[in-house]
Amino acid sequence: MARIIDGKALAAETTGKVAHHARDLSEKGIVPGLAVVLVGEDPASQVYVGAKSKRAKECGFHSVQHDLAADTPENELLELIARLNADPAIHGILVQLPLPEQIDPDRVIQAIAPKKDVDGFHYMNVGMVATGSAGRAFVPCTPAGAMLMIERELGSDLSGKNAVVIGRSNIVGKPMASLLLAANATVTIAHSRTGDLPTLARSADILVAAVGRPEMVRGDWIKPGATVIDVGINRIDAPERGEGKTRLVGDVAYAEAERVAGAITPVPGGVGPMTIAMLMANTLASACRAAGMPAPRL
Ligand SMILES: Nc1nc2c(c(=O)[nH]1)N[C@@H](CN(C=O)c1ccc(C(=O)N[C@@H](CCC(=O)O)C(=O)O)cc1)CN2
Repeated sequence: MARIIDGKALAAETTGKVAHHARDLSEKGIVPGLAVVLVGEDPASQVYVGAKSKRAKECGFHSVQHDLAADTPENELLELIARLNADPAIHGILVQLPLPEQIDPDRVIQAIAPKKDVDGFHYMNVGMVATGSAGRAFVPCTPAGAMLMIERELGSDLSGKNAVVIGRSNIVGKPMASLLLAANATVTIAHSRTGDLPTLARSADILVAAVGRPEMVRGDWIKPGATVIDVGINRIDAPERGEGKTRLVGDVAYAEAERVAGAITPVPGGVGPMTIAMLMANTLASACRAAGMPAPRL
């Protein structure tokens, strides 16, 4: 049976280290500040934003949350971002996605000052990660968390390892591939138009699934002993739990995969919790950089 890579435990450890460094910083008069912005009432987004604000307070950060109505015009959101860009008490700005349809997410993301873009979605940060300068950039939180899990499992030099990333999103698939490449893995990005995905997946020593399709990756797609990182969070019907009940599953058929893989992340409790932990790490790094200090290695 595969080792389970416990995202909850690693997230708690990482957040603990962030809180420790934040205490040291506050003794120097620097308090990391995080502003999270939610537009609308999407229930999942409300939960994630609430968790981010709460975790920031637990880390000892200055934490502010802006809840805007679902019909907020784009220019109002852009004005808020301009105010947060200019606020010296704020080191990190995050606008929760998805946004309502009257707002262009790209225009909003590009309006955030790159040095406060703790989500790592601004072109400047995307470019630095893509060119192998992740140390100076903000790495998007989900791939950063997945990478920390891989590092813990396999070490930081992935020379000789084949990595297959299934999914080519800007937020997960592409940055994940850049990070694996920077760690010397041989990387292939697969997607919906890839031919014979099971055979390609079976070549992977490291298999990252980020497609958003429940349990698409089956046990016989996995190379024995591979490290499997499941980024998918899919809510599916669970009639066995009662009428109208649902449950969360990843992009990997976990019960099949854990019999073949060497190590695997569960869903829930895998990559998901790491997303918020890495947001705290990015906010701490931003406060350190603003004070002319190097970001601590966590
Ligand atoms: N501005 C951003 N928007 C979104 C991001 C992001 O990184 N920045 N990512 C996702 C949502 N997300 C954080 O925002 C997120 C998703 C899931 C989890 C998590 O811990 N999931 C749990 C299960 C939670 C549940 O029961 O539903 C798990 O996997 O164990 C944390 C954060 C989209 N938007």
